[in-house]
Amino acid sequence: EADRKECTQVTHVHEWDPGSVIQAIDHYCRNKEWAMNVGDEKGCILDSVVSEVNPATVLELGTYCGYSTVRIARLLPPHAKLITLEFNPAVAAIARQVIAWAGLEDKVQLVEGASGDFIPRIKEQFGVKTFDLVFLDHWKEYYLPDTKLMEECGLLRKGSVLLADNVVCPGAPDYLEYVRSSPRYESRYFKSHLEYTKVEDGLEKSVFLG
Ligand SMILES: CCNc1ncnc2c1ncn2[C@@H]1O[C@H](/C=C/CNC(=O)c2cc(-c3ccc(F)cc3)cc(O)c2O)[C@@H](O)[C@H]1O
Ligand SMILES: [Mg+2]
Repeated sequence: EADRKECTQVTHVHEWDPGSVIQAIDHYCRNKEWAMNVGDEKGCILDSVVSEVNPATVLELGTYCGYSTVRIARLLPPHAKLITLEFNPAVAAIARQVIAWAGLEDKVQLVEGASGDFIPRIKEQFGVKTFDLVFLDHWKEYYLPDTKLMEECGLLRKGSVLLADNVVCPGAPDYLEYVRSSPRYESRYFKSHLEYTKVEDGLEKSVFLG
């Protein structure tokens, strides 16, 4: 189980390595302008789940500026692949720069488009059979339809892990109800706080049982 050990990061800001990119974004969003990155507190839980799963294939829904993309990709084993979907081209362009600054381009495939259009095409277009880990952080009302779509497209296998951000704030009630009541998932809530605030939020980790 992903434990909640204190996640301390010592990074050297003198070079653009993933840690310094993460630190720079967190510093800016905490002190200058709030933004909807998963952030450092929930980010540590994300880190522990990624490390525990040690995935060869990862799907991220909702790249935004690439903060969580960098957090995940920096922990991936060699040859592991992260596909991240983002349908806003302006935002995708920013994410590409952030991923490049972190030096993680060769681990990340950023695809511009909507999840609903791409999920059915991932198998044949990207040669991925199933995903070991899926990070859901896009529009909250799409968590459930996209999860059902991934099931239907055979993108989940016994043991695939879904990790969903914001299950409390803004909330994804229909998704939570589904993964917590379905016999096909083993679900667990990791209590935390909304990025850069004291408001409660958390991540739901759901293991697909096949
Ligand atoms: C159409 C669904 N498919 C999609 N396919 C691909 N990309 C998608 C999709 N949806 C949205 N996106 C992209 O993902 C990003 C959207 C993320 C939505 N996230 C939130 O709304 C969110 C919102 C909050 C929040 C919390 C409290 C507040 F007071 C205000 C905001 C906190 C978070 O951590 C969040 O993740 C954007 O870049 C958008 O262009
Ligand atoms: Mg989020």
